[in-house]
Amino acid sequence: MVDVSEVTKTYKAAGKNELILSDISLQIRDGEIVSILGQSGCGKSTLLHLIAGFDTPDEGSIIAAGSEVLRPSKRCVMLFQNYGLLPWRSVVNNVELGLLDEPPEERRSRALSYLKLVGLDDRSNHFPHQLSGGMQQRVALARALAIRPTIILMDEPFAALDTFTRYYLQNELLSIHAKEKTTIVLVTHDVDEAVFLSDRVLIMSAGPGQIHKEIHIHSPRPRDRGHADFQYYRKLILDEFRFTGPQMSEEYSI
Ligand SMILES: Nc1ncnc2c1ncn2[C@@H]1O[C@H](COP(=O)(O)OP(=O)(O)OP(=O)(O)O)[C@@H](O)[C@H]1O
Repeated sequence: MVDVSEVTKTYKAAGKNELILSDISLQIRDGEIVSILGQSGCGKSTLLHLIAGFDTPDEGSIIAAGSEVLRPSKRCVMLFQNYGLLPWRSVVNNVELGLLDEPPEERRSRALSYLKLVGLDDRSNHFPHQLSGGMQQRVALARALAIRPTIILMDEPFAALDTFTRYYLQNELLSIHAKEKTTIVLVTHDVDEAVFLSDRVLIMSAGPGQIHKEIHIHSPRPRDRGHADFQYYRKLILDEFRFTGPQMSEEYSI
């Protein structure tokens, strides 16, 4: 579903070229949930933006949903941490934003059905400021799903939310994924979130960004955060960042 092949990306800042991503290759299968973890500044968002078509690689190629990524496409949509809702449009009008090519009746009924899917059909006429942060992110999720993309890219989608709202939305995302089977690629700083959601976790190293390790999460769903399996994968990932284990004196920020 996603095939990133030998991708390199350099950015110019303060008159200097900086190699951000070097020789990144990865494949993501149809319906998979894959998380990308890595320390701050290692290039996770850059990689996601390239897959979304917001920018192009210097070298290498990216194929998503069957065609080469040269520009943004409705088959591959991005969900941001700050929801990206338009404050002057009602909830249902925000969800309809991605459906402007559809006839008005189809637009409205599809928007309402995805609002129902995220449990917000009773708030369709509210405005974003009348909703909690968790609800606003659910509206953003409904808007992304209503487009019926093949791939959803998520850049720290739940990072701005409190712990319990985050847990709630992670559960909700998995139940929606079980119905819709959309391929999900998620950038996160939250190791628990990565273990809870993912089929596979890709750990990036920095300077320049590269895929350092791939960890398959084999636990069946629903996953219990207190179960030994969960702790096993959590430790496996944290060990990669040296938060646990013998090299604790090294300071890492993820
Ligand atoms: N448009 C740009 N122009 C110049 N440099 C950029 C641009 N976008 C990103 N960078 C640089 O690329 C590097 C990687 O940034 P990126 O946002 O991809 O990292 P990240 O791993 O997502 O970080 P974080 O976890 O803090 O969000 C950083 O050094 C950043 O300053």
